[in-house]
Amino acid sequence: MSQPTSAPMIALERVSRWHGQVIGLNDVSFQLPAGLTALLGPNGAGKSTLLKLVTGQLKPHTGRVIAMGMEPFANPTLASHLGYCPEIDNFYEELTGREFVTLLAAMNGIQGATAKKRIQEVMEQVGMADRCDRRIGGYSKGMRQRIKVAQAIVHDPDILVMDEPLNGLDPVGRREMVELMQSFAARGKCVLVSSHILYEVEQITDRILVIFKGRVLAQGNIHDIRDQIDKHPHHIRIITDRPRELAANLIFQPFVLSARVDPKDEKLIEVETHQPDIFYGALPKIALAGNFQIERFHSPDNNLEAVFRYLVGDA
Ligand SMILES: Nc1ncnc2c1ncn2[C@@H]1O[C@H](COP(=O)(O)OP(=O)(O)OP(=O)(O)O)[C@@H](O)[C@H]1O
Repeated sequence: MSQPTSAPMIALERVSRWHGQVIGLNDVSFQLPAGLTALLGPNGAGKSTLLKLVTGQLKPHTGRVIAMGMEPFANPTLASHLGYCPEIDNFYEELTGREFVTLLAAMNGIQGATAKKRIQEVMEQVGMADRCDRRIGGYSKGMRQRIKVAQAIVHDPDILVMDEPLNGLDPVGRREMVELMQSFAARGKCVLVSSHILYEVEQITDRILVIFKGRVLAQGNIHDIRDQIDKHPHHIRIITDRPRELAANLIFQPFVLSARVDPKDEKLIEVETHQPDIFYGALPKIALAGNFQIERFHSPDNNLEAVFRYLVGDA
């Protein structure tokens, strides 16, 4: 998806923020124009800290945060231009979804008939029109997620910040939520969405900001960053009945760099490849043709931590 580019709507200039002794964000600088950007990083990377700084819930200890030309901390003028969908559920369980969103809309100055009309529109947008008059206490995780998004967009903000918004949604819900983010961005808004799942981010946008241990590691096009990741040899472990024969077969495949039987476990083969997608596609065919029993296979590299360690040069 190509996106509009324009003057920065969010800028961080050498921002650091500690939580007591722990560093949440460490000397971070970047600029974001309008459009949809994903903030990708493993658990504890500093995503929530960054999003709270952008939305003015935290004050930087050093450096400056600028959103739409203003500093967000304790800034009510800016608050009406910002929408925030938090990671945690912080609801009044006795209220209905509609009552909750009405309350938050009122805090942004939307009241009376305007509020009524707008809230109905928003409930339809997030797929809650038929359920928003039920008590939040009885909602599923996915319904709570949708109500969080409804309160974040009810005042049609210019900057929409969402902390792990796809958590708890089923595949249909995820698709609808991604479409909603994309349509927001297509209207010239700035949407910043955090996630710790690389393939999820690939389905949301091509523009990413990679964060790890409080630092921004990379910013740019996801395909360029994916290419860097793909240059890293990918390890796959296979448990099979005839490991020596299978390893001898695999080593002749053009997409395999190495295949060796583990000296400590004689049923285990360790494979290295630069093309894991091709490897996973070919393995069942190779097994069938050679009548190999594949008991199990997995990749120790499939977790994001390994990818991030590689990007920072620790791997
Ligand atoms: N209130 C707090 N008190 C102490 N440490 C904190 C606090 N909030 C965050 N941290 C620490 O700061 C670092 C960054 O946390 P942050 O929540 O920003 O990361 P994250 O990428 O959002 O992770 P997650 O997805 O697990 O929420 C972590 O080491 C975390 O333990």
